[in-house]
Amino acid sequence: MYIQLALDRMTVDKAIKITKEVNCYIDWIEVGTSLIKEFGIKSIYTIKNVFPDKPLVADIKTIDNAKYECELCFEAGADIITVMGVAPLVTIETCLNEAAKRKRNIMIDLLNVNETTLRKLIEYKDAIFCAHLSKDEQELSVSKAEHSFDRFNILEDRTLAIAGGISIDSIEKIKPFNPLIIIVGSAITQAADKVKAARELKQSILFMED
Ligand SMILES: O=C([C@H](O)CO)[C@H](O)[C@H](O)COP(=O)(O)O
Repeated sequence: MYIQLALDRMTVDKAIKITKEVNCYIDWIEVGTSLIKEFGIKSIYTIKNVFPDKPLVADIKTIDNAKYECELCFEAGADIITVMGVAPLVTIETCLNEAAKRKRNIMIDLLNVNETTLRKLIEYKDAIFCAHLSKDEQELSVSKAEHSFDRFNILEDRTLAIAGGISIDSIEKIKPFNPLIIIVGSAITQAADKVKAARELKQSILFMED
């Protein structure tokens, strides 16, 4: 199981500083939506240049204008871009094609996707699927303890990522879904001791996989 470090709601310099500190405990880097919105596509380019060997996910959350947004992100150095599962299928297929042309990949964010759509999306066998509890739901409505990823069971033979308030306390709960990637933002980036938080998370994953 890989840890994708989500870098959100901070400056690019701070994102680089935190990533350097926890680099040995994380596997993939996510340039968060908030960084892309606040600092632009340049944030992808800058971060990829500092960490050229780590897979970089640009969390652009494309919902339209797929070719243009894919070109921007892939040319800036992204290995994977995110597209919203609620987008028109033509948008998702364009992202898949743009990624395939460059031997890169896409992550389909399943935020607010209903079961009918989910069943259509499953056909995209090469994509990574991200079961996601949104920031707004985490902070304003749904309790993390009550939130269930059960409806994503039908994705069992697809590559799965899980995101949204993931911390060391979530590991047991998400283990049955066997995700390839867990996306962790604030549990590391907002921790008083970020290195300790990242180390403990990595150790608990390694322990679980033993
Ligand atoms: O995708 C994200 C969210 O929508 C904000 O853009 C975050 O990267 C994701 O939720 C991980 O962050 P945490 O929830 O802080 O772990």
